[in-house]
Amino acid sequence: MATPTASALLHPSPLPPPSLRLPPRHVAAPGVRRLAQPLRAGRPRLQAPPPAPPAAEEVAEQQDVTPPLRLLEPPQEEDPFPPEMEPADPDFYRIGYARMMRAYGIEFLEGPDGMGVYASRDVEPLRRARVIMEIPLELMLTITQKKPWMFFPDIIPLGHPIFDIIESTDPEMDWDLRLACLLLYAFDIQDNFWQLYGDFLPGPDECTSLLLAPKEDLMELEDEDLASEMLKHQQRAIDFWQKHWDKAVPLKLKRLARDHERFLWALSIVQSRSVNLKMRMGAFIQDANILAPYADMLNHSPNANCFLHWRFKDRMLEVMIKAGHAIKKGDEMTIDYMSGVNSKFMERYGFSSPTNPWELINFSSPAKIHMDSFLSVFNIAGLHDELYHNSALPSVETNFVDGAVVAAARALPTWSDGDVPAIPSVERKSAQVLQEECRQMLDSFSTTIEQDQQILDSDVHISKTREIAVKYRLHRKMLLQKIIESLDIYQDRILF
Ligand SMILES: C[S@@+](CC[C@H](N)C(=O)[O-])C[C@H]1O[C@@H](n2cnc3c(N)ncnc32)[C@H](O)[C@@H]1O
Repeated sequence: MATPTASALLHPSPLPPPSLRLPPRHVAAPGVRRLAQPLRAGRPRLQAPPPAPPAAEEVAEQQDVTPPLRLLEPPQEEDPFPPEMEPADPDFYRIGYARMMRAYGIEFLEGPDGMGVYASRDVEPLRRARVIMEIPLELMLTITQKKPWMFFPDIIPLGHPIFDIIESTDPEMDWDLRLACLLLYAFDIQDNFWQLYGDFLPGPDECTSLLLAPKEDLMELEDEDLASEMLKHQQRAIDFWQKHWDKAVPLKLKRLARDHERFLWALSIVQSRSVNLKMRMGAFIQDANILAPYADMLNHSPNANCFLHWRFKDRMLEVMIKAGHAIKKGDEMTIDYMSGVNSKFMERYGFSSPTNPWELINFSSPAKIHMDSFLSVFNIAGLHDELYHNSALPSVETNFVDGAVVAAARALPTWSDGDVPAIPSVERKSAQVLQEECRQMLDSFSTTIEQDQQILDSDVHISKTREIAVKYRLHRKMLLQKIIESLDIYQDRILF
């Protein structure tokens, strides 16, 4: 008889056991991520994994959305992906398909931002959202945010010390520590899906999280606040590990995280890959932190073409293409992780972007430019917090306006006074003062844009965390440079 689990006693689980399991293979020892072998010379296409998936129409009948794309791709002639992108090992699909995960019209490829999800066919823009992935609840690791806390699947046996450790945490503040404990426990259970999936997660050397960064790499950020924030996060994780593991503990607990590095790695995985979702289960609506395999391979974009949706009736997490979005074969499928400044992305996910529309620069000079004039030069509209670029209107310079110009519109000090127009000479002066402040900020860095680029291009053995730290300061400088250029264009356009 199966061991009763602690959560089952607290909250009788309404879930049936997973219906299909693969035979045990090995215990996950994340470290080297598995990609298809050999590396592509004529990339192998997505192979037909067992068992046969349901017909697209059958799936459509179960849900009120447009039928999903065909499950398996016919062999294609031209390859829309650059040769440096590598396909995932066929086992990556197989272990999920055997457990009812479904993917439609997409491929998982190792690209410039690690593994990502890419369209394997064109999709016409549709009036309704279209499903590209379905992930059953049984495959996800889930912990609710509020008490009484619950977790799914119900895997922890009553009396296991990890239960008490999770129980000792604060559900709202310590969601990441809790999920990391559950993940480490899942890795340790014979036959658990996460033992197999662990092979496809980034190992400690590939993970971009700053939780894994040595102090020297944090110094490369040239952002004292972010560096000291990350040192605090690291210390919190080490303290937690020391409190629960660094003493005489039963082997069944010890082996989950023999050293604090293992715990820090699990925490990095949780922080950078989990999502927060409202899940409806029976009468309950739960605010849950979840690790959803396969969906956790979606990279971020502020202009994401996909979103996540909880399908209540059969407890599936769906990844859907947004209504009205045209997709071309080879396009990356993305979701929007959050709207935040680069330092927030670095804190949680370990990446930044030179075109993050939410990035902020704090100007100290009293100079201001006329808000509406600046916005109209670049076809930017919307309320101040939700500025967006209207690319349908003829633009100043092809491709010049991107997220960085939207960020400039939000960050630059502006004035607005009813219908009072801007006076060109005053505007020009203000723009020049602001440009000068940008130059001073650029000068305050210890390296230039070119030197950073040189470091990234020349050091092939650079560690992941050093690379992202150098990119972070580079992205800041690229934004400052772009603001200077935007103000040049602004002066040209407003004055003549
Ligand atoms: C949810 S995972 C996505 C899958 C991931 N690329 C992988 O290789 O497993 C989040 C991680 O992907 C990377 N990532 C996601 N979006 C990115 C972006 N827009 N730019 C750079 N890296 C990104 C970061 O390393 C981040 O921590």
